[in-house]
Amino acid sequence: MRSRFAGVVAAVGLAWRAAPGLFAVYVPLNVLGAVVPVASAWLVKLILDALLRGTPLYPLLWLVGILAVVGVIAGVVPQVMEHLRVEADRRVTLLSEDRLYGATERFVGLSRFEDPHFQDTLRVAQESGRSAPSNVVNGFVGVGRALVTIAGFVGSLAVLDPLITVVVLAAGVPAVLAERALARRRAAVFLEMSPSIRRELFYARLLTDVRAAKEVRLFGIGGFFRQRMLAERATANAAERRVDRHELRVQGGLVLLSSVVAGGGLVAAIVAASRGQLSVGDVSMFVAAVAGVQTSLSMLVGAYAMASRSLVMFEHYLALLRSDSDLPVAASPAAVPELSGGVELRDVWFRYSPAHPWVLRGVNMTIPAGRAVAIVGRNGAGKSTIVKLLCRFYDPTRGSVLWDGVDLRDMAPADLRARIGAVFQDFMEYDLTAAENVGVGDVGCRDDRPRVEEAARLAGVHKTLARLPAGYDTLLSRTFGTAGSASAESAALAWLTGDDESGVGVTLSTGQWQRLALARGLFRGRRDLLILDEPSSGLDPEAEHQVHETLRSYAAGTTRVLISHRLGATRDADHVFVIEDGVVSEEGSHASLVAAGGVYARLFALQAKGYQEPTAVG
Ligand SMILES: Nc1ncnc2c1ncn2[C@@H]1O[C@H](COP(=O)(O)OP(=O)(O)OP(=O)(O)O)[C@@H](O)[C@H]1O
Repeated sequence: MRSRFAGVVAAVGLAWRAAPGLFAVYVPLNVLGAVVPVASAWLVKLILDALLRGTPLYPLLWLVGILAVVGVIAGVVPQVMEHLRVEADRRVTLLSEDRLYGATERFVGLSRFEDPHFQDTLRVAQESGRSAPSNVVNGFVGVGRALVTIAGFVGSLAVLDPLITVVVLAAGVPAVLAERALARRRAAVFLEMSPSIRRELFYARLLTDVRAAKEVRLFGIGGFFRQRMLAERATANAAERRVDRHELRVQGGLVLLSSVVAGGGLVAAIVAASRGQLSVGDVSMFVAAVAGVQTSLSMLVGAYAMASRSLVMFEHYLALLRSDSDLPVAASPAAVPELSGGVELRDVWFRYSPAHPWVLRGVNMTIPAGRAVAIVGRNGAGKSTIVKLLCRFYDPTRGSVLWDGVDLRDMAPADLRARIGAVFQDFMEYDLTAAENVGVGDVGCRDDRPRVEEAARLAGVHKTLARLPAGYDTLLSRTFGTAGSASAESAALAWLTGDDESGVGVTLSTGQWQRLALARGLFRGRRDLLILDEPSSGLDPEAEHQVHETLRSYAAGTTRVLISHRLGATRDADHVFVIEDGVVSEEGSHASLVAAGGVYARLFALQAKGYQEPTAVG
């Protein structure tokens, strides 16, 4: 109950902060809108009674004039309110989305994003963040408005017949309770269906994703994915259908109840009028009051249902906003000094969660400042996991990672990351211009074109980018049209008629994208620690050679960690670590490891042999 109240306060606070002026007008207008029906019912009663009493025309015309003004207000107020509501909704959505996505940035690690439960909460929060705060506020304003109207009519009815007043009011109680239960049930089903809907979206995206298109067509698995997508939709539909049917039964019963009460009230009023206990004006007031209370009760129930349904959703939004960071952040973090000693993994044990197997089982590794270190090992040995621990995307389950002797957990993650440059194995291909794709490596300097071009040159991709249709300003995307292309409408028309040439997205080859990712890493400038996780896996041999030459001269003196399966690239490292079975199984210089004749020597010999073996022709 307390959390519900806190939810209402939070929604009102958010709405007020987003659009204070609008709400300052919107709420009083609702009160005005609420009293208008009561005022017109009274005016009609007074006019009818005055007519039957034979009141002179002049005072009667006054009443009619006031009734006309009330009628105009009744017509205009809802229009203005609707306009204000829509505008307020826009502003509230803007602020609530800003807060939501601001909150997701506060999760400094990666684990939350890999947690399916978190993904479900996120999806509900994304949906509710758009509309829930406005719906909660509008719902409760609607409830308040209905209550004001009901109070006005109940007061009027009570003057005429207290018993009928009690019956009409009592008939509203089950409706309120039933709608409350329905709202909860609908919200629960929505949450229960969340995983299904997420999977449905996943399959739907696969069917249209350009990256999946090749395999989907070659393997002929479109039908397979479509069936799965439809099965997920059918599951969600079945659950929603059950709720719809239940709602239909409950609401049907409520309508029946309110009709019986309204009919009963009318009969009672006519009987009383025939006995001379009520005037004609009283009967008209009676009819208007019964109808007004019924309408307001159903408005109240509807508004309450909307508010409480949105409140349940909004609580997920609030839970996400208020959830702690996924990694503990030191209250008074230590400064991150320029790396002078080195980075050390000390007896590091790591698994992704208690349900996952151990990946690292006591890794000890020192990366001395200013030296180049290579990490090699089989697929799945844990090399990229070490990179993620160095960037503090996760904390070691046991042991520690030390930066010049200071535990990474004692530092602010943003300060640490500001000292790190990286090219990840699963680098991003941003739907941005070529220049921006490089520039986001150091986002504050993204407009420094000479530096952008210099980084691209170092990564060997300058010529490719310069030759694009709009050079560095070319949008690299298949999702959005090219920069400066026609409007969406005319582009769609051109596509339909087959005349579409402008909307063809420009994109790069895998190796070119990889060079672009490298340029992004280099654009970051000389950071204290440069991490290169398979930076050249997609490059042709010549390009790979060039990249490693460039890195050797460009990054000389920078602390470097290189991960590569190509042992030709790692032979220049000052120190090589071999990871096997979760520990460092061998370490030393390339030459000493080859001489030792262990795993590294065997892998190196295998690769070298592969290059030397004569190719059988014919
Ligand atoms: N986010 C994750 N959640 C759970 N397990 C993971 C996650 N990322 C990696 N793993 C597991 O951790 C192990 C080590 O993965 P990692 O990516 O570090 O290996 P790697 O040595 O870099 O492999 P490769 O040479 O193939 O790139 C693998 O068994 C992998 O399945």
